[in-house]
Amino acid sequence: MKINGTAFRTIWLAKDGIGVEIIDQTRLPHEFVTITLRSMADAALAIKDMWVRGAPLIGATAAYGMALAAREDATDAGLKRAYQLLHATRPTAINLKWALDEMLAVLLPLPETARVAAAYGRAAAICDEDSAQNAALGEHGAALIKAQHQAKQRTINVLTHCNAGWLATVDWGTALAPVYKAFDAGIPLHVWVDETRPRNQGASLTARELNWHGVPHTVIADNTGGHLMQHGMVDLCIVGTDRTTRNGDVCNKIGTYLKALAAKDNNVPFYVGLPSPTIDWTVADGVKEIPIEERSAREQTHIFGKDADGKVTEVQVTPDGSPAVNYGFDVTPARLVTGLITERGVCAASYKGLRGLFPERG
Ligand SMILES: CSC[C@H]1O[C@H](OP(=O)(O)O)[C@H](O)[C@@H]1O
Repeated sequence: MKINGTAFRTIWLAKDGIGVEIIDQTRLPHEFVTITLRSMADAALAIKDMWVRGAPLIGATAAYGMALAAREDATDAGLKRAYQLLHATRPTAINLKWALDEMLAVLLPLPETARVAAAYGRAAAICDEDSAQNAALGEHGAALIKAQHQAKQRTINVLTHCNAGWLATVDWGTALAPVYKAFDAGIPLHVWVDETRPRNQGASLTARELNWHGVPHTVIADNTGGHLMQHGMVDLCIVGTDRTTRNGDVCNKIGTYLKALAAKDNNVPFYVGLPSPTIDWTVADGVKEIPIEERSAREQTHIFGKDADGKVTEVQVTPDGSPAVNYGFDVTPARLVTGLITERGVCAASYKGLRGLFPERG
């Protein structure tokens, strides 16, 4: 995507062909800072501390983490150790394991002398594949927005949760790819942006993206969506996912399930955008089987913002001594999902639906 006319991806090879450049997303929306990852440990820290986040981008960063690891120790044992360390960074997004499995599948059969070049090659391909998949799902999702516009002949209001835009992927995004494609095609639309407590990725990342692209949007408190749906102010919801099961259960940022319940109660279509590496074919029941990351309570009790002098500071929003808990994700059962928007088209949130688009899987 473009930032003020300059094309950007969220991750790219440094000029020396060794380091890996990323945007430090913990500094957005007020500061644009890039970091060069120079070791496997750098890549692991970038994922764990959420300098990069979003399921596909986590996978892409882990892939390059394996390339950096191969430079450090290209033996089987070295690569397997790197796999374990990178895999341990965050538990929920399946793209992490998918990418690491992809890298080992390419590297282990090769002689050690060939592994570094092959690792950088596969990591770059994973990035290109993600961008292409998201662009394709964007077209399929844009058709849904266009159909709403043809039927209603007015601005279409889309509600989204957290950040599932290009900052969550290598490029284009998942939930926001249809928004960008429809907007660029001239469809009048507006986006309700859930701020998405506690890390506020909606307020700080989705709003930042839409601002850069010129897409009309309004930032709302997470608890506002149901009211908007009751009053006919939401035409469809499109969210992302960190892991979707073979039966169509959708794991996504905490609060997604509540949005889906409100959508069901108000007959608002609820779609999920995902490239196929986000499908976990090994899991049937998302509520029972998907590990939900629990992050630091400090993310709940403190918040970052820009003060009157433009200085970014952290402030405490709870009393000293008040405990807090910070579950990162929840699972929306397939019965609440209208459809899954993938690079191969839109399908029902079901095993039959997914197998129809991906007959070679499952
Ligand atoms: C396209 S994946 C987007 C997905 O990832 C986010 O989680 P996090 O920022 O913690 O990595 C959120 O669940 C988004 O919907």
